[in-house]
Amino acid sequence: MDYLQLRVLPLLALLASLLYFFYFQDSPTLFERSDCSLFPYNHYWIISESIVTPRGVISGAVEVKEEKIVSIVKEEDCHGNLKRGQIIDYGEAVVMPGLIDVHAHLDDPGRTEWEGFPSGTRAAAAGGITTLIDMPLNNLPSTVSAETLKLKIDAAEKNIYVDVGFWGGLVPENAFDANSLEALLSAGALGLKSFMCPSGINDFPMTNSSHIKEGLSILAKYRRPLLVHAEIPQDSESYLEDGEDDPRSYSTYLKTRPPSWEEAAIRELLTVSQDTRIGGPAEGAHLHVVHLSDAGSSLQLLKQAKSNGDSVTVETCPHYLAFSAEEIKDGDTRFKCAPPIRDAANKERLWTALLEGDIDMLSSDHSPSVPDLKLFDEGNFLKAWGGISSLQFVLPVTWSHGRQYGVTLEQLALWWSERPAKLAGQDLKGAIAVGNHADITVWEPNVEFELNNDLPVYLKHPSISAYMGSKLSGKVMATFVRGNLVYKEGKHAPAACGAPILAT
Ligand SMILES: NC(=O)NC(NC(N)=O)C(=O)[O-]
Ligand SMILES: [Zn+2]
Ligand SMILES: [Zn+2]
Repeated sequence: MDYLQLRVLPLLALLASLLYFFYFQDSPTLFERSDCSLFPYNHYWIISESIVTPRGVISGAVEVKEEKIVSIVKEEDCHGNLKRGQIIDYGEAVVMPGLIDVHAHLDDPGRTEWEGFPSGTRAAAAGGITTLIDMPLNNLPSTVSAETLKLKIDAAEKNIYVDVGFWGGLVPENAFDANSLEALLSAGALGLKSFMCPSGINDFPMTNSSHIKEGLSILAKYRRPLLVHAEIPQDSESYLEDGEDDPRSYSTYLKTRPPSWEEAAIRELLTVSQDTRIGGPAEGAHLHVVHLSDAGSSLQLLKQAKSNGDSVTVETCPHYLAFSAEEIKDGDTRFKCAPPIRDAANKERLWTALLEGDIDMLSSDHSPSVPDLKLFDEGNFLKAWGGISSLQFVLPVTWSHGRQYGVTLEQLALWWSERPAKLAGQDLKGAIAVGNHADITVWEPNVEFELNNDLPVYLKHPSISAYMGSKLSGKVMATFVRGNLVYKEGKHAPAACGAPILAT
């Protein structure tokens, strides 16, 4: 060994240990964390000129430590103070609270050929969704008891890339069985969901207002909500004339599920929602109408209930805001859903209701199936399986269409994060605020892209999505779940480190 080597080796060793110290000092759990996150630090700053907070959009930085947001600093107050830590500078891209989708069907366990937790939550992460609440039906068996909820929790373990909570089912079988409902709620269901029309799923029969009344009285004790699919069939056969209506035409399907179905259900619901008023027998419970499509009488009735003091909210979905019945091509059963997509005038009224605050929030109602059930060859709207597949696209869809109506970033955060968090009882989620989970999505509002086969779509069956073929603006760059960078520009973290969310 010559003189030079003797001098250089210790120097190199010193350099290596210094590098090690500076690189790893912030991340003692680097090795486990590196599988959960594409950015292996547990203390860092996210910088952007457009950070959406409950106090407005600011230019500045969000400090993330472990799972939480520990500080938020405006640019003018930074003074170069951030140099000490790791920094991710997103420039002009929007930094927004991650979306919380309170209505998704991931069909796990039992019908994973339809979707499943791995593909569904990867699609969610790629779409900026950091939490989703899974519906109790389309999985097999349906989630209607503590035992069946346990099956869901087991199926989710190590298979979810975002946080996932679970609604339980309110069905005739458990509605009058307080012990069974209480066991389901004690096991962690965030609330209950029921149908006022056939759900299409054998082990998820429909409920009437007596079942719903019972359900609300139990939910009151737990202060959790009941979500209702509000349609009551009104003698549908009479809408179609023998041989006159082409089942390949969307207008035929539309005739079979008129707005009067939604109206009848909501009218019925209002007879029990009054129980949720302060001082009422179900005070503490809450009634949430899912996927409202009718912007007419149904909406007026809901407004009335709210003004009477009933604890009621309502969601609509991007497909009712993006599409209109007139545009749906013959045989294109990708667009079949219930309640149906109505005409363009109704769509306009839904936007008005959303902007004026009469619709409280948005959800995907991502409800896929296998392509075979969509009967694409036949194109029969009356026979095809219903449900829109959308999970990965809801943010760009809402933004692309909402822009024309002057939708703001704050409104997006309200409809997609803040209010859904409240519905699901998630106090630490739904806003970029100190102390909250670092659930964040970063996206570029002005970047346009086409939903074609070149785009990585993580849904199990991209071909059944009604959005394929459309052009959207608003591209998701990165998604953080409790501080883990779970998705970045077409890449997911290797491990599925989303957490199951159980009510306590
Ligand atoms: N069984 C279902 O998934 N139903 C869903 N289907 C839709 N929306 O077409 C729903 O939420 O009602
Ligand atoms: Zn429904
Ligand atoms: Zn649904």
